[in-house]
Amino acid sequence: MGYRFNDLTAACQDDWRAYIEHDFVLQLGQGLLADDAFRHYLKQDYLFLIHFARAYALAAYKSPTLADLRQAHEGLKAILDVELELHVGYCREWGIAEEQLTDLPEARATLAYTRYVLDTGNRGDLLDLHVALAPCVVGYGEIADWLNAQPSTVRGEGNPYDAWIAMYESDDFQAAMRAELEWLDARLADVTPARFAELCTVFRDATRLEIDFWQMGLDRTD
Ligand SMILES: Cc1ncc(C[n+]2csc(CCO)c2C)c(N)n1
Repeated sequence: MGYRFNDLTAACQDDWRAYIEHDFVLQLGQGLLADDAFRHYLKQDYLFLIHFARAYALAAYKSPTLADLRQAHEGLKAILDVELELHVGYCREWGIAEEQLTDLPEARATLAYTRYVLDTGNRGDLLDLHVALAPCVVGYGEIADWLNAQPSTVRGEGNPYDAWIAMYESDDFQAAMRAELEWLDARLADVTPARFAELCTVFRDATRLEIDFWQMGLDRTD
C-alpha cells in the first residue's frame, strides 16, 4: 500500500517508454516528421479532444464530492474553451479548415482509444477514469521534457513543430499536469495491492492505445 503515480509507470516501463519515445515524437523533435503525418495526427486529435471532453463530463457524473465535481467541470471547460480553440487555430495554420474537421471520418485508433477511456469510466469509478486519462494528461508533459533532453531535438524557427513542443512545456499545461499527479498520488495512497493491479491494467491499456495513436499518425491509417 502507499502507492503513487510513479508506481503505475514503473509497472509498465516498456510500454511507457515506447509511448514517450515513439518515432513520431522523436521525428517531431528533430523537425523531420513528414508534414502529412502531422496533419493526419492533428485532424484525428480534434476528434480525440471532443471525446476527451465527454470523458470529463463523465467524470462530473462519477464525482462523489463537490470538489471532484468542480474539478471535472474545470477540466471540461478547459478543453472546450482553451484546448479545442487552440487546436482549431493550430490546424488552420497547417492548412486544415474547420469544416474539414467537422466532416472527418474517425480512424480506428481514435475510436479504440477514446471509447476505451469512456467505457473504463462507465464501468469503474472516478479513479479508474482518471487512471485511463493519465497517459494523456501526464504523458504529454513528460514527452515535452524528454524532447528537451534529447540532443537531436531542434528548437526555434528551425523546427516547424516548435509551437507544438512549446504548448506542452508551457506553465499552464505543466501546472495542470502537476495537479493531476497530486490528485492521483492522494488516491493511490489508499488502494490495496489487488486494486492497484486492476489500475495497472487500465493504465497499461491506455498507454498502448496512445502508442497506436502515434503509429496511426506515422502510417496515416484510417
Ligand atoms: C492522443 C492525444 N493524447 C494526449 C493529448 C494531450 N492532451 C489532450 S487534452 C490534454 C489536457 C487535458 O486537460 C492533453 C494533455 C492529445 N492532444 N492527444
